[in-house]
Amino acid sequence: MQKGHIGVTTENIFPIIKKYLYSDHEIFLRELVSNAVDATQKLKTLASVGEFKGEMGEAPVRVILDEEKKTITISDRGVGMTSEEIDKYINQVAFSGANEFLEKYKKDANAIIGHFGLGFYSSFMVSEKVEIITKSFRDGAQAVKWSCDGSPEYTLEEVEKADRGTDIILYIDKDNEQYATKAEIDKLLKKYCRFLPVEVIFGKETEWKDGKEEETEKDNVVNETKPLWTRTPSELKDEDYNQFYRGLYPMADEPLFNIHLNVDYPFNLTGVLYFPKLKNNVEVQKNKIQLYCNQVYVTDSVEGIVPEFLTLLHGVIDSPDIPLNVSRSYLQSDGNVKKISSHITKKVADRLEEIFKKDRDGFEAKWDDLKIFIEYGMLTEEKFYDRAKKFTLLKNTDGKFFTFDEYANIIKDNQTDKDDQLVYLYATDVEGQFSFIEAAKNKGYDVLVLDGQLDSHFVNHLESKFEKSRFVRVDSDIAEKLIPKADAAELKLSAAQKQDLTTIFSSQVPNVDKANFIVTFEALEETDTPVMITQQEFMRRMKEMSQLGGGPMSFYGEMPDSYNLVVNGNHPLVNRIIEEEEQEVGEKVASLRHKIEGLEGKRSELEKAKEGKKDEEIPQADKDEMEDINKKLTELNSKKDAELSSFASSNKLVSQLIDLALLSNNMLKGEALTKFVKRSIDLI
Ligand SMILES: Nc1ncnc2c1ncn2[C@@H]1O[C@H](COP(=O)(O)OP(=O)(O)OP(=O)(O)O)[C@@H](O)[C@H]1O
Repeated sequence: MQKGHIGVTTENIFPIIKKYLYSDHEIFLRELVSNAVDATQKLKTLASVGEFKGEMGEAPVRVILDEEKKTITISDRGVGMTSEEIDKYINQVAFSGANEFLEKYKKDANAIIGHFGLGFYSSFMVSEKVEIITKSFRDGAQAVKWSCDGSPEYTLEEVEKADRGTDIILYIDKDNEQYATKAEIDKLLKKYCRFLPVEVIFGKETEWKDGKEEETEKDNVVNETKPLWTRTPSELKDEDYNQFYRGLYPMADEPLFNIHLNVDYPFNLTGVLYFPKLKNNVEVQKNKIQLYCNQVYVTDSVEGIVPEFLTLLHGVIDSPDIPLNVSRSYLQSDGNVKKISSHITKKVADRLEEIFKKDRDGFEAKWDDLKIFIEYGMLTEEKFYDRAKKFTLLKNTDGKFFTFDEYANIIKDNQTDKDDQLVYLYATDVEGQFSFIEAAKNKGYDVLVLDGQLDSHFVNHLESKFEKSRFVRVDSDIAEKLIPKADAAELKLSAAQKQDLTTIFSSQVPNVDKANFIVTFEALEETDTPVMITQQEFMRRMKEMSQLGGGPMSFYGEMPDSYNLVVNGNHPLVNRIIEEEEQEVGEKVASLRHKIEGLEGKRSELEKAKEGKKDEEIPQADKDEMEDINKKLTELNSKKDAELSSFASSNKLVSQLIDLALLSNNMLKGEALTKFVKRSIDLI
């Protein structure tokens, strides 16, 4: 028997392995099973080139658990090793990896918490002793047994072994006994070995018999050796893709689309990505993309490898070229990884374009679900925007879909304003903004539906991309002014009438959601709505974005909503209110106004006299008079306001017009709604 000292320069690697790879203990099984798979595949390759002439036979990898002895054996019928090879690959070479590991560890402790490929030696994370019993495939090879108890000493001796291949026997230590259970091994094999290219067998299949689960004679194969992404797309049907998806994410709905990736230049990458059907909230995104390296599961945190927006997708990416055994920060700065990321972006865009061209109806049917991915992509990836602008759709309130170009063409004649800007009208709530949509349509305008989670950001983004264009929400102004075409017609109200109507209306607006209402006047047609409510586009958008994103915009989120109560000064009903006002309180108001105007005249004379003078130069008498006038003015004004508002509160027309405006804006709620109902009943 040969005894030796493993070639480690540092006293003892094992305590370090145990301590620092703590969080990743479970990867030992992945490492050993994939070594066994590699050894088997190597032999298959040798057989195919004629270097191995013996029988290949069945060569599955077996994982065998002895729960009593607390051992796990990983057994293969691959190339095996001679004692020289053990020396070279296990005693020496493996530790060049370990040395590298130590180097890294000295520099950056984080670099090792992650997946650092310790390969075979990761077995010591969970074992007090490890044995290798192996026999090379070469004719006449002598089987050997290597044994090591976690100290740098090992033994190597000749043994009898009937078959070629390698058995790795782990004597699981006390702290890690949970790994020596069937359930745990089942779990780990399912997680890491599910798609390995060589059959992996663990125990026997079971079946239900007489209400009990019983073992059958049949080997339990834990993996699918030819997973879908390794197969040729042309031989696969939609159902195959869907079935594979269900296997990966049993709880998810059917996906919308899949994208089969197959790249061999400038790097190797295969995989299948799915656009999932999202349930309302993007946050609830539990199913992640899984990353594989030659069919060995590595991780499901793919940030930095796939473009950010694609982390919303599901599926599998497999690449031997992604340096997996390094830390995340390294990955993110790696040039190869960046290339992969931009390549995936391109592929995804190409595939979407292809589907769009081939089956536009199908694409449109899925648009509502798909749109969030595409918008997110366009918002976050310039390159994706450039590709996606060809097939991104805009939907109008009639449920019709248009590409950007198609839509611009359709609206350009009727929706270009006097400054030659193209105005895109949109609604965020088709029901709630119904009356505005109707009003816009009556003017021959088209209205888009932009009611998605990201749409307020998206609208801003499009505005910055589209030339000479702006987006205007359909309720941000009266239809006549949504797209200003020529200078507005004149208003037939006098200044005094406007003043009185302002008081009349603002005194009657109920308190809705603490909103501010500012009364404004428009000269519209007699047939247009007498009173309506609009909200300024800019303010509203800022508020919406602050709710979504926070940041510098959050200031807007704090502000109360501010609306315009737009009074159509040319409407007969509005004129009727003026007539009734003049009849009922006209004299009183006129005489108050007369007094007010007189005092205001006086005040402005005094102010003129004050001009250019310092405070001490102004005679005290003037100051006193000014104070007196101001006091009187306040009194008279509030008298006038009181007259007008008492008129307004007894005038049914005023409250009805306000109610109707609130109602068509979906703003009648709570107490205001109850009052409205009562008043309507009174009318009947
Ligand atoms: N089951 C096995 N059969 C034959 N040779 C093996 C087996 N397991 C390990 N080896 C040999 O030992 C070497 C070292 O294995 P180890 O797992 O430490 O590193 P690796 O597989 O080369 O790289 P990685 O760090 O990616 O796992 C392998 O390259 C292989 O030559």
